[in-house]
Amino acid sequence: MLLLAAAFIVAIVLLLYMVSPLISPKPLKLPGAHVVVTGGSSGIGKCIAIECYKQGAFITLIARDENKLLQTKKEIEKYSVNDKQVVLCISVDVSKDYEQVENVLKQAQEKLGPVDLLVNCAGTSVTGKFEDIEVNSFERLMAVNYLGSVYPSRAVISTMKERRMGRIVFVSSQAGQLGLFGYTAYSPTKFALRGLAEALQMEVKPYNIYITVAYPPDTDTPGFAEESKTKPLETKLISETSSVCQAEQVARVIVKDAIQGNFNSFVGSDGYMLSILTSGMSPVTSITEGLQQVRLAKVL
Ligand SMILES: NC(=O)C1=CN([C@@H]2O[C@H](COP(=O)(O)OP(=O)(O)OC[C@H]3O[C@@H](n4cnc5c(N)ncnc54)[C@H](OP(=O)(O)O)[C@@H]3O)[C@@H](O)[C@H]2O)C=CC1
Ligand SMILES: CCCCCCCCCCCCCCCC(=O)[C@@H](N)CO
Repeated sequence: MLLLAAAFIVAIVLLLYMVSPLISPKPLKLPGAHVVVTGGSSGIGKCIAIECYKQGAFITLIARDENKLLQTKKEIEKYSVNDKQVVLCISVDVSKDYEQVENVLKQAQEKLGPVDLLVNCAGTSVTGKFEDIEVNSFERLMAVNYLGSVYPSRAVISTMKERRMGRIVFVSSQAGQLGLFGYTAYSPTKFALRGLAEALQMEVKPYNIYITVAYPPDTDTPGFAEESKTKPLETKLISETSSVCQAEQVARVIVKDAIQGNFNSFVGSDGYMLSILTSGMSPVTSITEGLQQVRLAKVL
């Protein structure tokens, strides 16, 4: 009897494994692809751009500061793998005016072709106790981190649907998986990205478009250094329970997950545990991911 039950379970698992390639998307081919990275002039975004460029992609960098953009362009171009590759720089604030964002993306697409992968990485943070954070920071962070991801995505989605292909990445944060002391202005903006991503994924999956939400831990970047200057002690102590990552490592993971079309993207063992603990009803991209959530959620 026991043997029969065991055989039954093995058969089910084998069956699930057999059908799993049917539900996971075909990997995106980066050579020759047009990749747009907002926040591509610094930190994680810059490393994502470099990673894609090394794999043969054409890059559009979007950020505000033109000098930083040009400097980054030069840095990226050192990694070219063929002489056709282009790095295009666009200076625009992704959070202010939708029309403007739509326009610059139209220009970029005229030059480098339709966007195959959009990485929404532009973002910023403010930490402090709720009562100490300036009231206008709440609005500013929501504008940059949330609307600044809505606008570029909204501007490319119709073409992606027409072409029946495309990938969009939203760079959330571990602070978008759980609320933490000091992050009352920042965390909600990163939670919002997950809501957007889940809803959008449901809409665009029939069009072969795949969404990835990345939840990086603290990562050694200019933005992180800036944040650390005013971070409350409590926040520092809590954050130290999770390690500080290198931007190159985080970027590699995000690019890999975007290529594979994985919905959840996390780094390291605490990233793994957090993703299981906070999986909720967000889409799974493989049978194993679903099984692991069911098996491990209670234990963790
Ligand atoms: N570093 C970390 O510890 C973690 C970071 N993240 C998230 O990853 C993303 C990147 O972080 P990180 O690399 O540290 O950031 P950086 O501060 O190093 O870089 C931010 C980038 O975004 C651009 N940017 C900022 N605001 C705007 C805007 N309004 N319009 C257009 N571009 C803008 C900046 O250029 P410019 O100022 O010239 O516009 C820059 O290129 C952020 O969304 C952040 O929240 C998530 C988890 C951990
Ligand atoms: C069982 C699971 C245990 C896991 C423990 C996890 C503890 C959480 C630490 C979270 C650190 C905060 C990251 C915010 C990063 C960020 O977005 C800013 N640095 C942006 O600049």
